[in-house]
Amino acid sequence: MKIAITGVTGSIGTQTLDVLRFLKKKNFNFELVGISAGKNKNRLIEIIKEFSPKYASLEFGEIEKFNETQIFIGKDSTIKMLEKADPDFVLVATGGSVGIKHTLKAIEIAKRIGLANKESIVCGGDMLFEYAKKYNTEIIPVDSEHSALFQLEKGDVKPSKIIITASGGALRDWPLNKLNNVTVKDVLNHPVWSMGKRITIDSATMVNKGLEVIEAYYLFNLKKENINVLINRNSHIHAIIGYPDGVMKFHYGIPDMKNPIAYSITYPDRLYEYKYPDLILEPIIFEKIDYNRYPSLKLAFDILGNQKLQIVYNAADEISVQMFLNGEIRYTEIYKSIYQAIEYFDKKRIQINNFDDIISLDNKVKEYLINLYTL
Ligand SMILES: NC(=O)C1=CN([C@@H]2O[C@H](COP(=O)(O)OP(=O)(O)OC[C@H]3O[C@@H](n4cnc5c(N)ncnc54)[C@H](OP(=O)(O)O)[C@@H]3O)[C@@H](O)[C@H]2O)C=CC1
Ligand SMILES: CC(=O)[C@@H](O)[C@H](O)COP(=O)(O)O
Ligand SMILES: [Mn+2]
Repeated sequence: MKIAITGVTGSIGTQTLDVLRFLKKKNFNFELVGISAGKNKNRLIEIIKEFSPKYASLEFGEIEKFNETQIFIGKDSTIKMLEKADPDFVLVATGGSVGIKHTLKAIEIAKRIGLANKESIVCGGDMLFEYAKKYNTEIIPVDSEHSALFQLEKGDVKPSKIIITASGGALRDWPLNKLNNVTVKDVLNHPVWSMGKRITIDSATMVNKGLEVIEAYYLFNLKKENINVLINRNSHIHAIIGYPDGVMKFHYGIPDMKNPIAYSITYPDRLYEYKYPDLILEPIIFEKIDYNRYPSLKLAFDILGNQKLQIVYNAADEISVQMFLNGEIRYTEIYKSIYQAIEYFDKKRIQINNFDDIISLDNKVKEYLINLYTL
């Protein structure tokens, strides 16, 4: 199996390399033919040294040819790398809506993609799955809750209810009147997972869960009323599927992204190995969502199914999180910005007929919010 990884220098990319090291020891037959990065040149070189992929790419920065690896540089270099590498499987681990084009190219050239880039589903909606059908490419979700749902639904009737869980994020026990002054460091201190900065902040606001509700809606072709969210603080329950006969199936495991990553590569086999959780020390406890604390999640349910507003929701969050990380806005202004962008663009007559329209709207939303805060 020829494998390529986009966003190889990030959290998911790094864990994908861990999985490949493990699979290599299990004599799983693969070749890492292509890797892509954004701006982390030194990390990319380290990976090239260890794995000697035929092709690599770096979107931002300069890098010479390295050993036998041909390296593409600059705009759309990830796309060029994928075209040359011609992999059978692509793990799309790019962060942000910039990953949409990576997903589309991966769909065009590979037989299967492990899709971590949830933005592709949130913004692409049904268009993305129609595109995958046109190219006869399998999409296996890597997002932990959606991998869990994918694993649970196999071999059974259509679920009448799904539940995805949330940890509650780093600020889950902070008094609401203190949220206005939290620091970036406070928000990045996730109680369970070690992830990239944006998704960690999205976990605290529950924009991540909002994105995941949208992701589940399209991935599993669900009705809004059949999608539920509960807090499971230790993130040992990743998802639950309920059936009309009242039976519920739980996906329970130690929080570890290497499981969904490995599963997307080896499905239908399970080759990854890990220890069992301690059922005594790790009790199964759920809590309801407090929409006062997490208004972003309520907003996601309100726009669910409206592709234009889903694109706005994601883009507004992406740029607002960046502005929060830059110290330009407060934590509580992330939600306000998303809400304001949705209010503004909801009134605009914008048609989404193709993927270029998605990217164009994504850019417009980001420009709108940057102007709002800089002018
Ligand atoms: N981390 C996690 O546990 C989970 C992540 N996900 C999803 O997976 C995706 C990646 O998340 P995560 O790994 O946390 O993010 P990170 O921020 O850790 O990594 C993002 C990756 O994307 C690369 N990248 C950014 N911009 C570009 C670009 N223009 N061209 C090429 N590469 C680019 C970065 O490169 P560089 O660093 O070199 O700039 C980096 O390798 C997201 O969609 C996220 O929602 C889903 C579930 C869990
Ligand atoms: C590991 C993973 O899938 C992340 O999406 C995780 O779920 C984020 O934490 P929250 O569940 O708190 O959003
Ligand atoms: Mn998730």
